[in-house]
Amino acid sequence: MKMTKEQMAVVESDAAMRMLNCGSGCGKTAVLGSCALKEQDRLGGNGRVVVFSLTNYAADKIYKTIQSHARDRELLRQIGVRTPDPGIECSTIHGFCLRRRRISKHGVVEKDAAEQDLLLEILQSKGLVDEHSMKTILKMYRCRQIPPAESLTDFYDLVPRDEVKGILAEMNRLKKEQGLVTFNDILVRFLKMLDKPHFLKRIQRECPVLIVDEFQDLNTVAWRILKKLASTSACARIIVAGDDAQTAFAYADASFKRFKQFRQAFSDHQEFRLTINQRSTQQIQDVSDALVRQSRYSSRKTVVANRIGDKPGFYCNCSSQAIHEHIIEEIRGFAEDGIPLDQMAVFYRFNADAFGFRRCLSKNHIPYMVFGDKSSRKGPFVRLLLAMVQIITNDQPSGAAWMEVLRNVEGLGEKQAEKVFAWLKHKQSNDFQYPRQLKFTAPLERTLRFLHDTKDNVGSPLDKLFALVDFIRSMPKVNKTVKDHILPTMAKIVHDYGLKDLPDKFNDPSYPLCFPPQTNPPYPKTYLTLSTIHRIKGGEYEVVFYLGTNDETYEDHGNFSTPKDRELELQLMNIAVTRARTHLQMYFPVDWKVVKKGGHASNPWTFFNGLHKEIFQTPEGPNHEEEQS
Ligand SMILES: Nc1ncnc2c1ncn2[C@@H]1O[C@H](COP(=O)(O)OP(=O)(O)OP(=O)(O)O)[C@@H](O)[C@H]1O
Repeated sequence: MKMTKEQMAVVESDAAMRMLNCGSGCGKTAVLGSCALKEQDRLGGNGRVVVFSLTNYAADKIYKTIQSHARDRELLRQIGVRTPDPGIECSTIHGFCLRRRRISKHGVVEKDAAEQDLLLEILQSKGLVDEHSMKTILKMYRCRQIPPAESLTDFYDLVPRDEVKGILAEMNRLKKEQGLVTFNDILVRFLKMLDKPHFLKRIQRECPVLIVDEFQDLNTVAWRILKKLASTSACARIIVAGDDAQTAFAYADASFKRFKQFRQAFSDHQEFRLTINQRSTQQIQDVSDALVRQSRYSSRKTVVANRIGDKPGFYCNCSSQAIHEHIIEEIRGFAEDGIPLDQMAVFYRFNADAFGFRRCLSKNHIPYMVFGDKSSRKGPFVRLLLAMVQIITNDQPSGAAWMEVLRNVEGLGEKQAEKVFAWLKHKQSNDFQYPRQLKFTAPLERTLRFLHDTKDNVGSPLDKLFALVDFIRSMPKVNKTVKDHILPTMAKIVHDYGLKDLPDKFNDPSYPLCFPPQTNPPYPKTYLTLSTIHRIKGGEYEVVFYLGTNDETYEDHGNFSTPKDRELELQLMNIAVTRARTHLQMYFPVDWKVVKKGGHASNPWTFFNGLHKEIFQTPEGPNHEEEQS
């Protein structure tokens, strides 16, 4: 890769504080990757460059970028790095904090939603709010994922003001008592630790250069951590890059305001613009521009693409069925033109929007992978292990997890497994009794006794895990190689990462003890990608289909009820559009009615009102007619 002039300006700059707020596809990650190598080279052995981001996906993306830049001799010559040091730390901000300070005694971190149950308990015990307010509070709390101290101030309308302090104190007491540590706690506690001068100094010495990708996604606490790390240090260098038109995690306290905060916090910073879209064609850029122009929060950016292509397709008057068939036909057409299946992706707003389409793909024998869906990507063995882990670690494991385990028991057919599950669900007492409706068989007895014992035995989760592993080993359905790997692999991962992180490690192909390659992979080598927009943020594909969405789902989520919600939808659509390199097709089914709420039509196609002819081609698609008003 050869850096452009504007990209080189960022890499070569001497400014300690650098900020990029640019449109998508302009090469922000590429520039940060080069900056990381250059800065590490400059540091020599005096400290490490640290790169972090909010999500694992973003951290992985920049890690891969650095690795590929470190192998690109031409690029290294251009940026003036002789011996690249690709061992730069790239992780999520949570990983960054955890690596520097142990936050949880047991090495177990709970999802932020765990606090919700505590909040419910406290509100109920205090009898402070009525049923309706309670539901609203919990919904807000779940959506925001921000620490209670800050989120509760939003509840002043619902909770008596003078009670908020008491609720917080009670919350902290219960958390301490139960040893509950959430992801938010990691950041909050780390920020608190930075108040100690010796700790702050140590981190500043160890990490004199901090690089942040997807800067707009940082929540308030993460931003404060970054600011603090730059304070009182003469040699701190910070480089941030992001796009305020891609604030997809606004519900989790991400904000376009981060750029303004950066300007205010570091008045001597240098700001850069990248104006050439290196990813998409000009026609796709035009669609993105049309969206960003309507944004109330994002700043205007002039971006031009250095490639031209066909106008994107727009279908807004077709039935869902016709859309599915049309996409399948198009996929086949692109494949015939030589575009591999893994360079095509179908995006949607909610998982539920794709169920029908998935059935259609299966019917047409088109292999696909649901991005981020662990169970669809992994073979039966990993699905079984994940189910086991869930049963052991979770007080209320899902029915699907139970069914996964039961289905694997020798001698237990699907029907019997369902009956065992029904019995487990309704089992009231702790006394071990066989469900009467089941035919008594030896494997059944073994299963039931085992389930009963595992559930009630007091033992460490690890003991339970080993017990379950032994049990699974005795099942003939599990293949032999796999059997021999279960125990050592699980033990090693649990030892390294703790039980709660186990599921994530299955997805990490670089983890050395990943499972042996399966001789018959469950999926072919190339497959179509299906994904929600949130998950695919940062990715890119040659061909992108946008599957539209369902008004009722929008209604349920209140997605268009306030201007802020509408803005989020606008930005999400911008993210979906800008993932496409060459071909983009957008579909909005007509069988979903347009609902007016808060003065706005709730169908997202209204974002393009009046722009169809200009920026799209509206080809003879399935049932295509003029757009309905
Ligand atoms: N100078 C360049 N020459 C050729 N290709 C480039 C150059 N800079 C970036 N690219 C390519 O352009 C694409 C987009 O780059 P990158 O992912 O870094 O953009 P981004 O600004 O981070 O995008 P987004 O914000 O949408 O995630 C990548 O495929 C990257 O390899």
